[in-house]
Amino acid sequence: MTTSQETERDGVRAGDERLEAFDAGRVEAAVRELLIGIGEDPDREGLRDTPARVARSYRELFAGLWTDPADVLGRTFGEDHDELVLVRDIPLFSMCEHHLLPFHGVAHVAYLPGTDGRVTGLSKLARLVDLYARRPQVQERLTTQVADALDKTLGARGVLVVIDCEHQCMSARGVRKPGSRTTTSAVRGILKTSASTRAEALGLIRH
Ligand SMILES: Nc1nc2c(ncn2[C@@H]2O[C@H](COP(=O)(O)OP(=O)(O)OP(=O)(O)O)[C@@H](O)[C@H]2O)c(=O)[nH]1
Ligand SMILES: [Zn+2]
Repeated sequence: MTTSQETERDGVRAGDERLEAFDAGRVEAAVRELLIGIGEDPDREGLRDTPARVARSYRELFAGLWTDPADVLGRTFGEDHDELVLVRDIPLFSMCEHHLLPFHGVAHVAYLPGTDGRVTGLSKLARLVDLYARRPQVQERLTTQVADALDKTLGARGVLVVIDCEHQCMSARGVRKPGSRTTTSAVRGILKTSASTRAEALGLIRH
């Protein structure tokens, strides 16, 4: 019998064919080339293990590519609560797909349970954010994907996702505006059609 630790790593089940998509050797070779390309010596002591370190790090940072939202939202339980559920200030780390530089900040995820009277575990909302954050991303798509998963996979009656991040591609390079933040939102179902329900959710997020 296998333990859950053996069968699951970074949310990806061993034996899952989606795991095969990650080619560590190829990532290592590319990082070695990259180091040569910037004029470095990949064989000097400090850089010798860097390609393997980056491959391990990318394996973790992009683990969301091999995970399905149904894996996260599959387990629900009956609860007599048909009103708003909000998890605020979920820290998130993602990678901008344009520059492969991090963006990080917080996500606020609110939903109204579906008519079947079932809710998901609170941690699953944070896991869902991680699942989509751990991919090459843009913030708008990340926000949309989290909202759509709750709308379609969980069958929520209403969804509101607000994400607020600082992008290192805007801080460390390029336009160089550290401290500037980007806010995106996605609204579905009742939270879209009912201004008062949406105002209640936004008020709780601001609280
Ligand atoms: N809409 C959106 N844009 C993003 C996101 N992350 C990075 N960007 C932007 O993607 C754009 C890429 O612009 P390009 O002109 O192709 O690349 P660039 O020459 O490196 O652009 P600069 O960053 O302006 O130097 C930049 O304006 C980034 O600020 C994101 O999550 N959403
Ligand atoms: Zn970027």
